[in-house]
Amino acid sequence: MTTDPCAVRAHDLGKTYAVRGVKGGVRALDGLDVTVGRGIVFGLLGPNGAGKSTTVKILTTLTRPDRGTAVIEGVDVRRRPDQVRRLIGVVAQRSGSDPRATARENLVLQARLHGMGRHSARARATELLARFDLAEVAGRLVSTLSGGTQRRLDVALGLVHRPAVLFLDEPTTGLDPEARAAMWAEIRRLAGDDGLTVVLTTHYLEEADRLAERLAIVDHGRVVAGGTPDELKGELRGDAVHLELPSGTVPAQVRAVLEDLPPIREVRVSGGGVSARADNGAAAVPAVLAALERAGTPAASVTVARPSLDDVFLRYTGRRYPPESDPDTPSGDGTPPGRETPPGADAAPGVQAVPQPGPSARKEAAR
Ligand SMILES: Nc1ncnc2c1ncn2[C@@H]1O[C@H](COP(=O)(O)OP(=O)(O)OP(=O)(O)O)[C@@H](O)[C@H]1O
Repeated sequence: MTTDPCAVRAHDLGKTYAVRGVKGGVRALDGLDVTVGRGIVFGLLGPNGAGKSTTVKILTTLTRPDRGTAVIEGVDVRRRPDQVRRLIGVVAQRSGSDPRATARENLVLQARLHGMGRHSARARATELLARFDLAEVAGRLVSTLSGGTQRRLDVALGLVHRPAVLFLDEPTTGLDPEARAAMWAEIRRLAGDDGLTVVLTTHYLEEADRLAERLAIVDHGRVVAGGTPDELKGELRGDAVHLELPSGTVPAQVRAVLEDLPPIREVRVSGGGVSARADNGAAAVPAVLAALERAGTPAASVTVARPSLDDVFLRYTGRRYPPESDPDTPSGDGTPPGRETPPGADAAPGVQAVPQPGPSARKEAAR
């Protein structure tokens, strides 16, 4: 254990993937800095392709950065990857459980792979089955469990060896709202009750807002904003005012009209509409509507809202947060077009993302 109050420190991480047909490759990280205090849920938030998974792969020793440094609990990921692997648990985007084995068998096998004896492995599995409300389904094949239950098992698998830092990559993608809320409660409990440091990547704004004590917004391979969700939103003085425009209206004309109105500031064209800020949004609306009527460019609708993380993203990147992709569609799984190597294919020598032994090895280990 280190005297460093931070569980994770990464400085100036850079990573470019070599991709056939793309000159110079695809730059995934471009000077990313991140610091995570111990015992909190920390969110890495960003749209698809922002660089979140690459950051996690570096921090979990599955790939090497081209430049920069990263330490987990004071241990350098490049110099001491074996030591780092004992300190961390990883729940990847795709489940690491074996669908043809039961929940209990998966846990026992994982414990055995971490070097526990048969008795300890069985005891740890029983403990985790109870802890994650999985005791009732312990004897069922994973393939027969609901998505939310499988995800809870994935988290339990990541905790078998009692890591200090748990990495959760998009833990609720594909879950229905009820299962998502249950997973949020579970994650909060891990940091709150168990004192674990949880590093969570997500492209859901709401998830980051509700769950993360602190977060970093990642875009184009860099952190563009960081702090608690309230701090980030609090930096945006006043209300967000958003105008939807009828088809045919030129947003730049509307922007010009708004820029001349004293209560309105930070006017931006975004997503076919126009967004701005005002100290008192509701009070500013009549003046906005009247000015647009006079200019012959009426709005289709005006909404006033307290600042959201979407507004924070807009402020730091100059564009709206992209709409959430459907995790069930093939293009929404984060696989980039033109990707030449599967995730983890460039892993550091000796690193296995998920061990996949055959059925006999599984049964033997689970015995
Ligand atoms: N193995 C790879 N080969 C080539 N390019 C890759 C590879 N992995 C990631 N990339 C590219 O690097 C960039 C960052 O990807 P990364 O997966 O880190 O982003 P992300 O924020 O995790 O996205 P998502 O939310 O979709 O998982 C993207 O442009 C992606 O296309």
